Amino acid sequence: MAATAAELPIATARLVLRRLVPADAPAVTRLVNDYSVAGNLARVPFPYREELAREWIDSAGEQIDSGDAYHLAITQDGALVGCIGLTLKRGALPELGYWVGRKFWGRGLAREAGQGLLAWAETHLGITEVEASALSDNIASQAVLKHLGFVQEGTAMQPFLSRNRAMPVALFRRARAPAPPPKPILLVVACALLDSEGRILLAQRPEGKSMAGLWEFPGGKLDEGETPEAALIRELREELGIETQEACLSPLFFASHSYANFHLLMPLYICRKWQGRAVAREGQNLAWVRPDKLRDYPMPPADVPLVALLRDFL
Ligand SMILES: Nc1nc2c([nH]c(=O)n2[C@@H]2O[C@H](COP(=O)(O)OP(=O)(O)OP(=O)(O)O)[C@@H](O)[C@H]2O)c(=O)[nH]1
Repeated sequence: MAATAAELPIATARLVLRRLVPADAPAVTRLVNDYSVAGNLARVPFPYREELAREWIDSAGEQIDSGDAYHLAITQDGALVGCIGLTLKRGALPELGYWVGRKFWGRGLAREAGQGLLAWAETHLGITEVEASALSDNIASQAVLKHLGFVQEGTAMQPFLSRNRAMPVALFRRARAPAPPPKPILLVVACALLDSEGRILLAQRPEGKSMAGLWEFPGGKLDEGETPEAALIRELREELGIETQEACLSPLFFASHSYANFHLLMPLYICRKWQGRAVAREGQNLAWVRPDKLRDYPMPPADVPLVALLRDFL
């Protein structure tokens, strides 16, 4: 049995989509043996007999077990109101098909069932692209497909058993949801200044900035054309009034973290030698912190792995 069959039935706000059972044959026959339903379906003859319903229900069960197709009963309050299915095809996109009994039309049931089945297929089968077709004059079915995110891609002639002839159909396709736009990568350099007592300098982000109140390593963004080392020397001068040289900066760790609007890439240097006394030149609070106390200072999420590494390293 396909693993996914175990994930059935599918429940939506009003409906339960479940495996068809032999006892459904009379209800399926009653609802499909109606030209307003059968006439819209390519693969059922009209008139439609219960024997065909029984055969179809058997084969639907086998197909679920083999993972070839998922044809399910649409039920509301325990009663069968229609059927919906996804047929997996080699070398082609999976195909969505459905019908709803005439007396249940106009209630948005096909749409709700479609949403449930497509979401289920995405979660359990990894299916995101699906095709479907509807008779060119079946505006209601086309509206359902459009509501489900399908876009019409063309037209074709398709044989309809129920009509004993080929009919024009509109071909639809539901594409994968567009990938979110890539986030810009922001390169920020930061420094763990280590004093003679083994303490690290943290600076508190001032009010009015993003992540205000959190403690961070001194540093900042690179200016155009600047090397990371030159940027760090400049930032330490601007923020803390200290002077250091490239030879005193050693690359240590780096942070790579996705914030909502950008992806931060932040090399962290260590510096043990500088001239001058660090003072807050931009109104920020400063704290010299022993590595085992770093956890007491809330830091931006990007810094959390760095703190663990620093505690182990120092
Ligand atoms: N300097 C520093 N920045 C950090 C750390 N962790 C971290 O997520 N960041 C993020 O990296 C960016 C640093 O840029 P920045 O310091 O040049 O700029 P800012 O946000 O203070 O604003 P600004 O451009 O107005 O000066 C900020 O988005 C900041 O939140 C850290 O430990 N040190």
